[in-house]
Amino acid sequence: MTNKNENSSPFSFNKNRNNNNNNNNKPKVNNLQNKPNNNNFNFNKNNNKNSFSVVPQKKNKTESDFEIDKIIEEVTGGNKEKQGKGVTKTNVVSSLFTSNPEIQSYGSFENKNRKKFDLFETNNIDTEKVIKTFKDTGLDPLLCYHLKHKLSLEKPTNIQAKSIPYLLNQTKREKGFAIDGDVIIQAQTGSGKTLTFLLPIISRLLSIDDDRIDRSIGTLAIILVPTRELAKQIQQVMESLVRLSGSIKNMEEEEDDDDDMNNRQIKYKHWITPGIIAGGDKKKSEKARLRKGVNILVSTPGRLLDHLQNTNSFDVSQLRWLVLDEADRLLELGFEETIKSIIQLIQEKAIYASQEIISVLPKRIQFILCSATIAEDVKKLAEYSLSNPKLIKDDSNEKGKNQGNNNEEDEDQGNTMTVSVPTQLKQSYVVTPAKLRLVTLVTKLQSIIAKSPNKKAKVIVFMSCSDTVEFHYRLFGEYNEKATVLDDEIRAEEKKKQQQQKYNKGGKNNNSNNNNNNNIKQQQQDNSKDNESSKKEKTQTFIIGELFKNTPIYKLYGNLPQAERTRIFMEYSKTDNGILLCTDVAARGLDLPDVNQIIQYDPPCDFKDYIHRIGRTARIGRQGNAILFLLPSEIEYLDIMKAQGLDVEEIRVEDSIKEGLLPREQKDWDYVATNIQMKLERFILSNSDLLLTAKKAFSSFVRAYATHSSTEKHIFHIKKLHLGHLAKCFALREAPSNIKDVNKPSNDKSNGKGGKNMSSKAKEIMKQKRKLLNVSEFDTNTSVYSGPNTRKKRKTKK
Ligand SMILES: Nc1ncnc2c1ncn2[C@@H]1O[C@H](COP(=O)(O)OP(=O)(O)OP(=O)(O)O)[C@@H](O)[C@H]1O
Repeated sequence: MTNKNENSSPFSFNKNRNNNNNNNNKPKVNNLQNKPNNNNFNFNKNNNKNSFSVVPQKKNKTESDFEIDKIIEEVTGGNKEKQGKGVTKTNVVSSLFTSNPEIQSYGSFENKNRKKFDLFETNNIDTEKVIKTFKDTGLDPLLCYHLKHKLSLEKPTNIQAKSIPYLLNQTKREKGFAIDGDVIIQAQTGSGKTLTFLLPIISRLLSIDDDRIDRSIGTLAIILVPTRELAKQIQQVMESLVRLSGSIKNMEEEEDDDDDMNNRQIKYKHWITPGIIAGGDKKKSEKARLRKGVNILVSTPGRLLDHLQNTNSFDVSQLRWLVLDEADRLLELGFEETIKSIIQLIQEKAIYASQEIISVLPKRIQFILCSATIAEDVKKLAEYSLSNPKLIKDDSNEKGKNQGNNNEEDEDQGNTMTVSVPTQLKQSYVVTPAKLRLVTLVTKLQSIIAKSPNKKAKVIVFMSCSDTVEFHYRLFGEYNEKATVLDDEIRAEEKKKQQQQKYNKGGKNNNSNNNNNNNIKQQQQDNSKDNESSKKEKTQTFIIGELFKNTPIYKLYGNLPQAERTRIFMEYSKTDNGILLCTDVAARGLDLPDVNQIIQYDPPCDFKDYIHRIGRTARIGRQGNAILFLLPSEIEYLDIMKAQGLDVEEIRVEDSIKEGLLPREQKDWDYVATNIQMKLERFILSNSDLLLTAKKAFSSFVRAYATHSSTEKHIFHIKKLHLGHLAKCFALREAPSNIKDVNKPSNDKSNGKGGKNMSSKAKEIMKQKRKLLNVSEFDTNTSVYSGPNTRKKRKTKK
């Protein structure tokens, strides 16, 4: 039995195990009787990064997404012998340390020109006056008081100090030419971009001095965001900004020596009503809210377009601002058409009849586009009716890369992609062979928890698709040590019981070769029952398992039911302890307080998302860590990171795994790693439902791998995946045989012969749709593992 006093991971060796095997502190794996041959697991310190290749590839061969199935077939079927080395069809467990590709060290790299960047440093600001406080920006004094005394925000960040005066447009309004040009705001993640655009809007609404205006004036500002979580978050910020009553009272009572304030008769504009329509809610109640009047509205594109087209009482005739937060994401294919239709409709519906009444507002719809990664899209934005857009950037740490481009001209053109990463964010990477990935993740999480104060850690793990998130959530949450322990005593007892039962039924034991599975299968029923009862607890937002002891595990992906999604997001926002497993639905904009570690278990499909993912930590000047997992075949990705001027530290996989083990285990780290893997595999085998989830996850992972952007295709190519080794990431002993039987989007079927007749743009749209299916808001069915039914269908087709 397991020694319960063992003060370590559930995977620790039990040296006192009482059974007949003399060598029982070693994992009992058929072909692991001997110590793994470390020579196969080679860390080559020479820096010749171009020389390695895991699976020989024909370079430069490009194929459309429609050929993925063909490739999968080739990789799984045709080349089974070649690809499947190290994985057999029997229950023999292959070693984690044989047949791995050689890992060459790329080393750590840093950008020597990178300068320390102060978020609040305001001396180099391109404004007419020195800005040290919110008041200096020209914001309404009441709002400034509220920010300081109620929201504890002392001074503006660099990007706020730079943008707010421009967006208030005060000087020009005073001089009588209040033309509000469009604005593009680019600043690093966690630098306060939300307040950058919200504060001037609210301030200008507060300055309307006309009693005839009430909420029935309709929607004056729309903020478009790519996800519902981000919409919810912005709505909360808006609510906190317009809840001014307390501030008014205090401000009136305070004997302030500030003349401006004392002389000002404070009027609270009760009519300013923020609101949200972001799908997932009943349309009827959204319509009712719109009818009453929502003055500042935050919305996701699909739902906004729907209301613009179908809700007569949705009044945008006076609209003055359209903000695209995470603009580059919103302008990607997939959202693009919706955004174009929205712009067209609001421009059609705009009437500025009451212009004189609200003269303090922009004379026409002002577009404000925001993101940490937007510059490269600026040219494209011309298509979106932008008039003479002004690009405002923070003076980030990227001077090394773009030395000398800090002048107005370049800013206005803004055609270069510069990444802006918080200086205090510590980035690292680990190159791990596919077979060791799962163990590396588990030990990494364990070491993070162990090192955190009071063993409380807030970690986000990014994965490529919903099915892989679901699989890991269940594996980590449901893992049960008992299901993996096969002590001789228990085994003998259970065997006796089974034989008894079979003889009683007059049955025959056909599985005499499979000792382990007899025990495991017997536990399947119990586990399945447990699972059913756990599924019933639908209100549960997290799961706590044996694996990470007191650390709750959360999951977030697009096709979770909306109510569950919102609950999870809200709960995880509040907690100071938890592992969030998620897709890129959580990559953009979310301001989850105190996240101290980001793990990119699967690299993002687009480099921009690398920046946004790591940006969930180290926000507003705080410390944070981010680690990227790469396969040996993906090492070229580091060239891209290096070229962007990032500072990244190399962590060797051996060191990473050891960090998660007890000191006494570290000497035998390879055995411990194998033991961990073996137990996870046994656990999966003990639970038929989870086994199916693992297979689904495997298949979806392979399909998601094919959605990497074309510029990175040579690095992340499905042909480079060793599917036999990859199975280990899903605690499977071999690659599922039917992964090519996938549920395809219906359009795929119509072009089943490879979509030869499709234009390249149509192909790109399809690709983006697939990408969205895997990771986004609109993720309705990411399941690409068809399961037994489809398998049957395909057989009959033949
Ligand atoms: N002037 C300020 N002083 C202190 N904290 C601030 C200030 N402005 C904003 N913040 C806080 O900083 C955090 C990050 O802000 P926000 O979410 O707007 O960042 P962002 O730049 O939009 O990030 P991302 O690019 O990830 O969307 C929030 O918690 C916000 O309340």
